[in-house]
Amino acid sequence: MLRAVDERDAYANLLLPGLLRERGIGGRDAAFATELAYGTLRGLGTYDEIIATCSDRPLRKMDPPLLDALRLGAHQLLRTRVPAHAAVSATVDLVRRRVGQGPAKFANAVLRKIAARDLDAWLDVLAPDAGRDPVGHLAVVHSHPEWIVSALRDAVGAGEIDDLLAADNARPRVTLVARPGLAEVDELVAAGAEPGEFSPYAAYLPEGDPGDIPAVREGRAAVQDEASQLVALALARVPVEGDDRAWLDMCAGPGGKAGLLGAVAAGRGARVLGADLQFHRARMAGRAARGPAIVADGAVPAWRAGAFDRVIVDAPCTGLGALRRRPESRWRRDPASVAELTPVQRRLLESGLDAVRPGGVVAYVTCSPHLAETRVVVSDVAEARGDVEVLDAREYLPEVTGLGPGPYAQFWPHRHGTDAMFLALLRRTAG
Ligand SMILES: C[S@@+](CC[C@H](N)C(=O)[O-])C[C@H]1O[C@@H](n2cnc3c(N)ncnc32)[C@H](O)[C@@H]1O
Repeated sequence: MLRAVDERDAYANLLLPGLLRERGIGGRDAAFATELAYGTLRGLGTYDEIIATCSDRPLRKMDPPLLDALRLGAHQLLRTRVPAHAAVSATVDLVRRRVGQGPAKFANAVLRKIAARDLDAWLDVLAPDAGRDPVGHLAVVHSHPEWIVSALRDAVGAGEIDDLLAADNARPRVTLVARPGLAEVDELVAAGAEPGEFSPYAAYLPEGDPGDIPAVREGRAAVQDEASQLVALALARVPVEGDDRAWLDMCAGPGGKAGLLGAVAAGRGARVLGADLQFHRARMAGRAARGPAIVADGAVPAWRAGAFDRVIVDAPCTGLGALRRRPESRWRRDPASVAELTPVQRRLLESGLDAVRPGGVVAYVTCSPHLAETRVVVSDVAEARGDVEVLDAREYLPEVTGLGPGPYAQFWPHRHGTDAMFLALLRRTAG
């Protein structure tokens, strides 16, 4: 998996389940393999610093499979309970088989040096001084690129950045949604889940494969982060006068929020139209929402202006709020991705406001807390138009505290155990 992520930009969370199945790895072995793979990818920034110190060769001159094996070995030595001799010999064997005899000797020497200290001792030696270079310090200690540390610190504040970065490195719990009218939380609890803390439709699955649960297999329930559930529910909770039957999910694929909104809408005699730029994503959204879905560029509307009563714009974003789930993504993005995405986000929000009738509501959502993708987009667009009332999104999430200063709602992994989803609720006024 490490090689696939490096060589062909594979997504770990999409690739790993197939690899485990193909090799017949299940149960505790699968959990261990997942922890090794994800942990190595998350910790890569820290491990590379340590490997560089223990090697007389610069990392960029190392054969990539050898470097990946060293990272995997470093992870076992520094963050797992695998005995040091086993971590070293398993890694050296791997290098011997996959890379060669000479590199195996080299790996043996590097790993023995790494094993000479525990992680805290290495961090004491290698991390820049926290007083002089706080961002550099956090970047090495929590294995995040410096630009992400800075962006997240701007969003969460200096007081909580340490906890947030630590939460990004913890394994996220598996959360299920019981789609209302189709499944009950009780049904998921009977299958081994525990009721969720915030969303009335959420349940946590402490172990086991969600695909083994009949309601999930049948699409009546699904895997969905609790904050994703709540931002969709908040949109459905805002009172709207008059007609309330036409809802639009403008960036619907693969259908997580559309699935929940579709179920809520069905209970009220309303319908959700799903739209996505990509065909297969639109199709998945239609299936999840049990309703119509079209392939469309949300910024070039395929619908009449003012045609909808509720619109959700779950905009494409950097995903900096979901780093727990996509262990490799922090190393793939760079600040240029923010600059590329924000104009698209603005256009989509503009278009969402055009698509909703006066009196209707738009939810603008990102799974990134980056200020440029969240507050700045919303306030720029709202200020430039004369027909937008910014609602206090927190009022529609009364079961959750700690959502920030408002009027937006910002979830956090370290506070809520969810992804760092951002929600703005905007009512279109007569203008
Ligand atoms: C954050 S994801 C949406 C996740 C989805 N709402 C869910 O809950 O499962 C963003 C989606 O926007 C789609 N997208 C990107 N640009 C778009 C555009 N201009 N118009 C419509 N969809 C777009 C992407 O294909 C992607 O599926």
